[in-house]
Amino acid sequence: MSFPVVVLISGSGSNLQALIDQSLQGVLNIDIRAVISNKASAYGLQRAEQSGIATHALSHKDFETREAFDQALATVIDSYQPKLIILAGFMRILSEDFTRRYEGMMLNIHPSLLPKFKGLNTHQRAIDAKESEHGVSVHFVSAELDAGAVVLQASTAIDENETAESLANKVHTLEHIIYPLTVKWFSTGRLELNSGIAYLDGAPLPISGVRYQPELS
Ligand SMILES: Nc1nc2c(c(=O)[nH]1)N[C@@H](CN(C=O)c1ccc(C(=O)N[C@@H](CCC(=O)O)C(=O)O)cc1)CN2
Ligand SMILES: NCC(=O)N[C@@H]1O[C@H](COP(=O)([O-])[O-])[C@@H](O)[C@H]1O
Repeated sequence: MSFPVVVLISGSGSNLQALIDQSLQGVLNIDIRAVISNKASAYGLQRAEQSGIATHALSHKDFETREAFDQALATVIDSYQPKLIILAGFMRILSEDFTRRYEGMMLNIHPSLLPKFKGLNTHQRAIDAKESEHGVSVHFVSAELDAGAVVLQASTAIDENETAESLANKVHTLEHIIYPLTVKWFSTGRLELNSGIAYLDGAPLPISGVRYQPELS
């Protein structure tokens, strides 16, 4: 029995593609029931359609308030009865009611080593801050932005003459490894959130989660 999920996107959908590919390869036993985007132009919607996955474009611009958009989004999500909601480049801040509704069953991937560089434009900010390393974090979603329990992080060096584009490419490669792994942990019952703390195989994770190593499975 495969594990029902819904994926929320706003853009290219390369993380969605990694999940689709690993599902098709049998690495991930998930059923991606729908892909929902707040931007109709998101290429990720085409990726989903090419894989026969249901898609919805729900523009936040069509709603008076953030809460009204979130309520409409929740109605679409609930129609698929997912056990996990995966934010994969979803670029809308979600309301407190929405995050509480799905607490413990909603993951996000953020392009920084949280708690560093919450928010946007993380690659350039890390370069400007002369960081020696940068990376990506998968975390449970909480009402406070990019502050939910971190599950898994992966890092890369920031080289001399690094640009935001070159760094983003390195981070994307890491994302396509750690997001499917995190989804596998959740879909097989190894990962859960309890009172704001992430647990893997029953053990509480450190504040920065697990640091990815190739032998991790
Ligand atoms: N309540 C929460 N909502 C969201 C979280 C979260 O942790 N808690 N994670 C984000 C994802 N994200 C970074 O990982 C993020 C997405 C969007 C923004 C943002 O400033 N959005 C603006 C619009 C920006 C745009 O449209 O380009 C906004 O919503 O007004 C910051 C961080 C997903 N939501
Ligand atoms: N704050 C959220 C955020 O910036 N998320 C980032 O959006 C990109 C989506 O790429 P994709 O559409 O190719 O998966 C990813 O790099 C992800 O970390």
